[in-house]
Amino acid sequence: MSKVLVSDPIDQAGIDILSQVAAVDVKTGLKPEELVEIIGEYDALMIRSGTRVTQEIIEAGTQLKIIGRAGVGVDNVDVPAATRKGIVVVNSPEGNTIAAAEHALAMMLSLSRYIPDANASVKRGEWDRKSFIGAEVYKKTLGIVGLGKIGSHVAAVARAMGMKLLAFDPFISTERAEQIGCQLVDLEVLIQQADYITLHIPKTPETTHLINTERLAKMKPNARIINCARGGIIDEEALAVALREGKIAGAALDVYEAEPLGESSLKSLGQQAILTPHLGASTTEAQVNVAIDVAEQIRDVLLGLPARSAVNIPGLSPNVLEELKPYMQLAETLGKLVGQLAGGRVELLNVRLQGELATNKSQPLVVAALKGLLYQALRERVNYVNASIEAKERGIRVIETRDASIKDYAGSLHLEATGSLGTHSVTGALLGGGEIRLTNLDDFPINVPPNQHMLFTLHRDMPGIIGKLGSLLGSFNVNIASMQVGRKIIRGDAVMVLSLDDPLPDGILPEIIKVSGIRDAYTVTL
Ligand SMILES: NC(=O)c1ccc[n+]([C@@H]2O[C@H](COP(=O)([O-])OP(=O)(O)OC[C@H]3O[C@@H](n4cnc5c(N)ncnc54)[C@H](O)[C@@H]3O)[C@@H](O)[C@H]2O)c1
Ligand SMILES: O=C(O)[C@H](O)COP(=O)(O)O
Repeated sequence: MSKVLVSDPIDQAGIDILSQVAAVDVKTGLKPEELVEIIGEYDALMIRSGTRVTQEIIEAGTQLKIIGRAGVGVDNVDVPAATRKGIVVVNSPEGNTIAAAEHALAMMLSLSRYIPDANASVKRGEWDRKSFIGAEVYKKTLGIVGLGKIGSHVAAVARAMGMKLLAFDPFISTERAEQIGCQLVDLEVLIQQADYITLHIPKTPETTHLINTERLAKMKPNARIINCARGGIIDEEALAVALREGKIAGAALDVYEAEPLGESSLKSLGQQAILTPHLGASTTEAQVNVAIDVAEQIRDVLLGLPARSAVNIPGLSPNVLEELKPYMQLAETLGKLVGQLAGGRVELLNVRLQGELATNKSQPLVVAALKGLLYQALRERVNYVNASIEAKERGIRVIETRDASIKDYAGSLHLEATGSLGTHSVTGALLGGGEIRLTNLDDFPINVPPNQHMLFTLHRDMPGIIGKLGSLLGSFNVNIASMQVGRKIIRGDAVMVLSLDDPLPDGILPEIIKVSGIRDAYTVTL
């Protein structure tokens, strides 16, 4: 059974899903060296922002297949190191969007009305109504930096509160910004005109210290800034100075350059600063969402299926993925089969996407076919993340074609591989119930389900040959589960496809080829 380590607190709903397919250990608060020591036992690691998954941890995770981040930001994971090792990294891009947006809005209103300090004063026994004269957000200008999922929701709510919206996001169109009710402007214009600035961007080399001494100096003296995105986008030291000197009116931070926040001049500031301990995603609803979203992906990957929100493989929208999921298994099975028929060193793989699969959306099926093809060489080390890189490094040329006119089945896949045993081809489709059928082998029509142990022969269609082969297998104690002959003409060339209950013992293939009429024989393990 697979093993999953959960190293940050996640909702029980996620643990329940993981437990369907794996033994789950929840061990939070591990030191990095403790994690390095135990990670080798686990097939999957589920985290939030509390665990730093460094290269050292990834190297020690010799069984790791997937790292699941129950949240959005994967800046605490060394994603390139995971990709090099073929480990899928998944996240939950939307599970905590509303929670984070509402936290930013709560911060904006709290800053405006001094709610945290007013609350503390009442609890101290005071009744001070003069020290907490706030400001209204109505008709004020909100500058949103980053108009993605969270930024857009903040915009929608702020607009309803009567705010004027400016946005800076170099990656979205003016039309999209207008749809959301924002005027797209340069960062410098936003900085100078906004009464409130809220950050909703990832932390990248370009966004690190985006808000620095110079930009703080250009803000309005009544400006208030909110960072519920990532620590380090604001230079914390510069911010503390700007607040202390009254260059801006307030700041609310949920995220910090180093977490947990240690010694910091921000802590000695008064009511103009609000600090929360990375609570943006901390709602019951968001924690259930992200735990389910990521646990389902871990479960799928452990079952050999693709993940819907992998950050290090080409993204698939959930709709496309839902349509393709059954075909991924077909593509992988055909890849495994044709790879073994063609022999170890495959140089060329032709993948033809047929019928309704003949669309651009089906490209992941080519990756799945490669994964199957490389399985014999790489076993569990090959996956959807590294299959294309591994194929390229092995010099396997991949040709992808589409033919919508082939309509024997709704959608079918034809794979042809050239390797050390020559060129072989196989076609497969799905039946109504989603079962896989092999429908053609080396241009001979067949109709068989795949089986773990299979034997294929090329022979002359003539009386007695099936009996002879049956006796030979019987003498080696191999039980035949099913057998089918595919031929184009009576008494011409034909293929025999046998599903076996046991693997073929060593040394039997040369004996099979000696049977009169059999030209070649191949054994395959799926
Ligand atoms: N505090 C929390 O607990 C919490 C919770 C959820 C998300 N987050 C963080 O919030 C941030 C936003 O998340 P999201 O889900 O909205 O992401 P998103 O990917 O939907 O949106 C990010 C937006 O930033 C824009 N962007 C990228 N680089 C930029 C740059 N240099 N200047 C301006 N815009 C830029 C992108 O075009 C995109 O529109 C992320 O950093 C995420 O990690 C924090
Ligand atoms: O990127 C995120 O999803 C947020 O920062 C939430 O982090 P958390 O899961 O540690 O609360």
